Amino acid sequence: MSLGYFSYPMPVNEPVLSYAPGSNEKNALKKALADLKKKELDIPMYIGGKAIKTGKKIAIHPPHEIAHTLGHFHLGEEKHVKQAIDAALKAKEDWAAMSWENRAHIFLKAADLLATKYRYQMNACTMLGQSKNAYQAEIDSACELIDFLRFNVHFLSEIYKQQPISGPGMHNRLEWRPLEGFVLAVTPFNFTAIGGNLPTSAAMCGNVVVWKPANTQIYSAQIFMRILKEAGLPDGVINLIYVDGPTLGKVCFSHRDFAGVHFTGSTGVFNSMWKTIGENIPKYRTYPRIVGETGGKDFVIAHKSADVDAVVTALARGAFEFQGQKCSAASRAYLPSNIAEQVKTKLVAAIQSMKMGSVEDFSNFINAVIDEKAFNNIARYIDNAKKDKKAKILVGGKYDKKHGYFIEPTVIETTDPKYASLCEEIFGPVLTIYTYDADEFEAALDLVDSTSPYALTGSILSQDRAAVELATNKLRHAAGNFYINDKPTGAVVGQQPFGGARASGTNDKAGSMLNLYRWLSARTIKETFNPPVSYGYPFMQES
Ligand SMILES: NC(=O)c1ccc[n+]([C@@H]2O[C@H](COP(=O)([O-])OP(=O)(O)OC[C@H]3O[C@@H](n4cnc5c(N)ncnc54)[C@H](O)[C@@H]3O)[C@@H](O)[C@H]2O)c1
Ligand SMILES: N[C@@H](CCC=O)C(=O)O
Repeated sequence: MSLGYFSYPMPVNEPVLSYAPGSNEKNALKKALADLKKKELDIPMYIGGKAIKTGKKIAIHPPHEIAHTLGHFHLGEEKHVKQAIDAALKAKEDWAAMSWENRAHIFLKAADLLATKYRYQMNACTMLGQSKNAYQAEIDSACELIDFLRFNVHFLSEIYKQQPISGPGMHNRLEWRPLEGFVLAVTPFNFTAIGGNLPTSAAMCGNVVVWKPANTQIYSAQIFMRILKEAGLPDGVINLIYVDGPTLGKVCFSHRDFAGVHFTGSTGVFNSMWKTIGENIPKYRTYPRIVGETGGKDFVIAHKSADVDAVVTALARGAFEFQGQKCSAASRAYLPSNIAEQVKTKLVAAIQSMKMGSVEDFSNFINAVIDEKAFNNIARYIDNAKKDKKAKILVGGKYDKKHGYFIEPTVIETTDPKYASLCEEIFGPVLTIYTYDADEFEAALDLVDSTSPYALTGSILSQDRAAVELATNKLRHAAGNFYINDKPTGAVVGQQPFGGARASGTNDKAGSMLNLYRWLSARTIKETFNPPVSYGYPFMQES
């Protein structure tokens, strides 16, 4: 029961801590890293609030130090997917009936726990488990996840306020119901914040959720689950399971109560999910919501008027932060012939100054890529470029997996505007450069628009306003997040709602009101105060 309209104003973004030398936060984070390194965690699944251990233990190693074991997670099987769905459906009625303010406060409390008590432990888990440096972990597993929780509470409050008008003698209202059934959240390795946001955004709306993270993100996912429990999330509202993708899909996508999937990951996996769901439509109680944010082949195009240092920085940070493993990472650059040589020279120098190694040494800008499969895939693109006459390696190109999955930040230059590494998502520290005739800017924009099937992020760097306008118009559908004089990464919740279209997903803009609508199913209720008591129209009283 709610006895008032309670207010959840727009929050401010969580401040990003600097981890400067000698700072309290740096000391606290170093301690959290050391503490985690001293123990091996035994990580259960969480089904109906219970910790489930199957005994099938899978080891977790830091990608940058594969000889070290951080702990083990307990692998589940088909019966655990069924148990998770049953636990979710059992929790559904009470959760959906809970007043909004009580639901909201669980997520606001989780945000506060994350911002204070668990901040360093969470960042340390992300650093060790996903090989993210301190700054990248801070903007992901602390700030972005805290922002997702706080801003979504505000956005949902604004949605609940949206109501229709009422004519005389009646009242109309919209009830923002949760979906009928359970929501499946399937999350990627690269952002702890995305892992936390996909299940909680749906749950906040009154839904119950089965959450399956990538195996390579379980080390940080488990701590978020423990935070939610400590914040008071009732048992069964979010059920965290570790199973392989096909097993998950087999059970969830053939279940009558499957109400929607909240996915972030590769385009291929999303396409296969969509196909299976389509084939199973007659089995479901209701049409499921299918929300997926998928791959990218994100561009930077510089105009001949661009500031050289701004282009170099946009590329160095945009392409290589977190080893290029952001769906938003710059992976193709189009340089005008008048400044191309200057940009390349400065970019090579910047990259040569980047240190690579363990996350425990805070001076390392580059750490390891996530696992051996990713390492081998990225190395294949580099090897092909080494062999190919149409390409050459400008800088980097070496890789080594003896101690960890290390790949040097690499720039490929090609003379072929349709070269494979300009078209395909690599998801690693590889940037491909193509130089265009500085006087053919409009043709270069057409090339950017037509080279890859993706449309996630992109940047234009220019000091010429007409060129900015032309690029903004011609590239309207080439990116869901378009940046002017900036790198194409680093969207902030509440500031740059995030997502792309074409092969990059359904563009439901994580961290915005648009996303939350997908987890709600409105019911319109009209109440008439003085109902008519005869069926005739006034004109029928005379012939
Ligand atoms: N657009 C965005 O907002 C965004 C954000 C982050 C990552 N990404 C994309 O994610 C990808 C990298 O992440 P990843 O390597 O974890 O992606 P992935 O597609 O390999 O895995 C994503 C999730 O899907 C699961 N999965 C894999 N196969 C499955 C199957 N057959 N059925 C059901 N689930 C299955 C994985 O276990 C994981 O939990 C890149 O393509 C990147 O561009 C996109
Ligand atoms: N929101 C992040 C990207 C998330 C995808 O991996 C950014 O804007 O860089």
